[in-house]
Amino acid sequence: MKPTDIPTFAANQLTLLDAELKAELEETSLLVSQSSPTALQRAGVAILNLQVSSQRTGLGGKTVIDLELDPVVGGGDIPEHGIRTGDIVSVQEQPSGSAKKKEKNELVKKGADGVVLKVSPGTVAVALDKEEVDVPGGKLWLVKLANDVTYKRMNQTMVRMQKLTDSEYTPFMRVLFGLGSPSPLPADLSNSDTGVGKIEWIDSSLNGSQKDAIRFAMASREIALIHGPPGTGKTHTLIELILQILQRKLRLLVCGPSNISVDNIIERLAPHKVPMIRLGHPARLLPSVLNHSLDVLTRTSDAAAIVQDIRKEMDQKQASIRKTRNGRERRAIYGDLKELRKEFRERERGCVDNLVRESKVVLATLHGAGGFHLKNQQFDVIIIDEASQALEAQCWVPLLAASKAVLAGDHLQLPPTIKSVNSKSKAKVSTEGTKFEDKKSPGITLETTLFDRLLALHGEQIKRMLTTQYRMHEKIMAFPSKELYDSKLQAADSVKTRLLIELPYEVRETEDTKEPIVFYDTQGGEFPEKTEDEEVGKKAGKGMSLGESKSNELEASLVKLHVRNLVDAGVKAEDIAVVTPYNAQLAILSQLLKEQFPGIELGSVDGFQGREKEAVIVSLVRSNAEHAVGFLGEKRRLNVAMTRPKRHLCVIGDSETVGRGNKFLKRWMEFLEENADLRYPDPSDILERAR
Ligand SMILES: Nc1ncnc2c1ncn2[C@@H]1O[C@H](COP(=O)(O)OP(=O)(O)OP(=O)(O)O)[C@@H](O)[C@H]1O
Repeated sequence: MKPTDIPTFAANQLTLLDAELKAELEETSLLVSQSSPTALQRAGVAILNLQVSSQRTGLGGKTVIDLELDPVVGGGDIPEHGIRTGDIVSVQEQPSGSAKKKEKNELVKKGADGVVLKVSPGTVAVALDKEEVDVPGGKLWLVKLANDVTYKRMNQTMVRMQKLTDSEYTPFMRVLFGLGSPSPLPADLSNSDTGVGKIEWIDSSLNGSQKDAIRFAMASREIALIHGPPGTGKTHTLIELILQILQRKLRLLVCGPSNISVDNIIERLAPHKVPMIRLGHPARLLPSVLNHSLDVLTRTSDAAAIVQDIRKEMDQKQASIRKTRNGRERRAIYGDLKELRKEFRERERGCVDNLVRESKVVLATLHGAGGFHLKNQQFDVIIIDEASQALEAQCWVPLLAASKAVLAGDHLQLPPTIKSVNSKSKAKVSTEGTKFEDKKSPGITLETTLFDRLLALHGEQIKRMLTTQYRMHEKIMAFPSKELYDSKLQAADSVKTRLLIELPYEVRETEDTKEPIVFYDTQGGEFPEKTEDEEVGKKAGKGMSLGESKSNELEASLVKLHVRNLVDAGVKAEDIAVVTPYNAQLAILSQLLKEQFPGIELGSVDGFQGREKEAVIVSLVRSNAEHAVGFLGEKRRLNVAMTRPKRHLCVIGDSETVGRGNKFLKRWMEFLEENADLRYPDPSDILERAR
């Protein structure tokens, strides 16, 4: 075990994060600065011809404006757009159609930035960031901006970490960087003197590996990893762990990389009547979770009344601004508003502090945990769900103040998506636990998650794996289990033999519906791949550049034929998903399938992580004489693709190309040849039949 030098680590992360932010900003600002508003609207990232229909005081004393279509252009519903709740946008005066590029760029800097609160067919509500904003009058447009909040929090955290001196390192940090070892645990964790003692399980359905993982997580002093392969009940296990920790009167912070990962836990904790608080912008929370949100609690709890009075007064002032066009009067009202806001914030902060201090469980996204609400707050345990999907710097936002952490995840599925080339792994850190080589050049990239790094540092002793999976037919599970999970996965009795014909509605028995795995082997060079440029995106109505991507039209037709067969046998389109690693293929599939099978779900493999469906068709696309497989070669991506289905997996691909990609792919092709219902499709009339 080689320790990692903390300042070097932090400096390295800062460089990598900087490159990543640049790459992300470039992507958006290139689009914004080089395109006209009309082109941006077509790309789904802008809405034109808007006006303010109302203005009020929202959360945190912020100004909220409702935007609707200008009656001059006919009013009514806003045309189709890609602006969603939670997006960061800028509201600006709309340049006239003839505005030159330079003027347009200047406009990008003007206007008011904010977060989209609500999107309905006729309006978009935006909570503005700055307090003293004079919302531009006249015709407005709204454009989506890149979100750099997450980066700011990560940067602040890494800068703090870089400045810490040796004496300031907590025992927890020491263990996480290999400067100390995890405290040893007794062999028998149920021993009440040295372990956690006897546990009264709240959920009686927990299986052995889940109970072991909970015992282990409770007993460990600094760090515990709960490794949850697909469908093994990782969240299920965390819920019990949270309840057990609470019974022991400890205080908990629960985080995840995305809002959905956090909300998922709240929804499952709610039936247990746990008093909890969710931090975060209400615009980004699931409606079912809002009752626990700090913002709502500051309005509904007893302590909130005192904040309400002032909110009313601010609303009245806001309304009067809109009534006057006289500059002096407006300035005077803004002056009053400024004072009121100060008062509002003070009262609100007092109310918030009390609420947070009194709650035993606080939930937030990783970067959300870096806000002022949690300053100086202490927690006994920090739990991070989906930790293998989070950047390490993101994890340190809450962890810098931690004394013990439990991380749940699966490092054998895909890590977080990285845009900057330099930050991508050249696979120096094996996902199966190779040691780092050198502390000066630790080989840590942005893709190396904390989960990966800790496994490489401390090995299996800090981890427990969940081994019973509740999703896949045992045949579907067999290959990933053998290849990636040391053959340790077992299919629960309730799922291990289930097929499409046993769905709870009528499905006819056909050669497809009685098979757990079907493989269409397109070998022979008659299903060639094609390199696509952005044109495909345009055809699919997205108008966005896809860059260079691959597609395979004949394979797409084969997908359609298979979907049709399943649907004809009675399988509902809603129970079928098609996944493919390539965006260009996704665009073709969308054109081919969406209209005829509206309920079907199409997605990239990366986007489908965490999801499941009764039947999943995987289109592998690659078929070329060079046997190039591109990013199909990433086994974590294939693992995600092949572990989404419950009852039926259909793989479409060229075994000659794919099988020569690497050893893992070769073994997968061999496995399919031996275990799947193997078919060699005839390319001659496929296009015709798929019409
Ligand atoms: N001990 C158990 N007994 C019966 N069913 C279980 C058990 N544990 C988990 N499940 C079921 O398995 C499914 C997956 O559970 P959960 O959503 O917690 O998994 P997960 O591991 O978090 O998911 P993912 O695979 O997306 O990471 C759920 O339907 C859950 O009810």
